[in-house]
Amino acid sequence: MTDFTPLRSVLYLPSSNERALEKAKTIACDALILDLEDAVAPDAKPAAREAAAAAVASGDYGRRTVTIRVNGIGTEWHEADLTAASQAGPAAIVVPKVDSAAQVVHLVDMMEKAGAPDHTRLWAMVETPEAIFNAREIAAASPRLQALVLGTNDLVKELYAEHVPGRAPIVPSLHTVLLAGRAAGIAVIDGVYNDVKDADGFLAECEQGRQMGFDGKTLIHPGQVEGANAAFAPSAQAVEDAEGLIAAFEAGKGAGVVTYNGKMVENLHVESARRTLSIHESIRALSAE
Ligand SMILES: CC(C)(COP(=O)(O)OP(=O)(O)OC[C@H]1O[C@@H](n2cnc3c(N)ncnc32)[C@H](O)[C@@H]1OP(=O)(O)O)[C@@H](O)C(=O)NCCC(=O)NCCSC(=O)C[C@H](O)C(=O)O
Ligand SMILES: [Mg+2]
Repeated sequence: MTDFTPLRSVLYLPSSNERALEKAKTIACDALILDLEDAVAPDAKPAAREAAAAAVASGDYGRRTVTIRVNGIGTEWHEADLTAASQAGPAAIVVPKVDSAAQVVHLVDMMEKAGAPDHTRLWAMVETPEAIFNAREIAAASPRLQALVLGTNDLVKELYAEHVPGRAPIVPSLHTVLLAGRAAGIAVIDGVYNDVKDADGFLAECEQGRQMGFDGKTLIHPGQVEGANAAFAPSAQAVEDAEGLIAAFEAGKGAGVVTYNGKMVENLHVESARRTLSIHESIRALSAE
């Protein structure tokens, strides 16, 4: 067993949207991001801040990892958001447009001064060219940092790039953030897919994200949850292969290398297989709750 927390499906919702806050209690996503930033109009921000804190306090979201996304550093709402979110004590505070390790250290300091409980982690959004260049330092900046979250809309905007199938213009950035997150041993969550009516395009992007190594994907609509949950969970075939591979290696009784289904198996493959089984177990434990 493991303390691995599945983050296959991480659903944003505007904290100003009462209906969405209610609906989210019934959606089978692994995590929620109660947004105070882009999805909330300036006039609605103070009320949204209160609604997000009340949602966290309600305890109505069951096993879902509930987080709050505050407005960015330097905006007029940032400090009040960070203070309110720290006092509300969600599973994590998501901060957009984090550009440097120094900002991470400062954010953690502010969270602690505002009384954030130990269980409230920091998720840093990586969504600017500056952040991509600094991703390695950002990822390693604090033990409070639990995840890097891609902000692919902002990234595409900042690069003057375009959203295209396969995401060639931003693949180097995605890889850079993955490398940074893996080197620091923290989670890395892929960006959103904007076309909520394009199921095929969405599933293709989930598949690409899983193959690249992301832990899960941020989402904007309940209709995207099922696809992400399936894409970022080990398939039945993957679980069967992992079990078979481990059994074949153990049957080798200390041989450094064996074969399974005709393919070479060494200890590193066994480690990957054990990780697959551990993720599978965590997901199974979730569904049993
Ligand atoms: C995109 C939407 C505006 C579409 O909304 P709508 O037209 O209302 O969709 P539906 O009518 O199909 O909704 C069906 C029901 O589902 C509920 N709903 C919809 N979206 C959500 C949600 N995200 N969470 C919870 N519930 C949701 C509706 O209320 C309907 O319920 P019911 O009445 O019972 O039928 C909308 O989906 C939306 O607002 N999505 C989230 C947008 C958001 O949060 N954006 C900010 C994050 S994206 C971003 O900024 C990433 C990053 O920073 C970057 O740079 O990339
Ligand atoms: Mg963004």
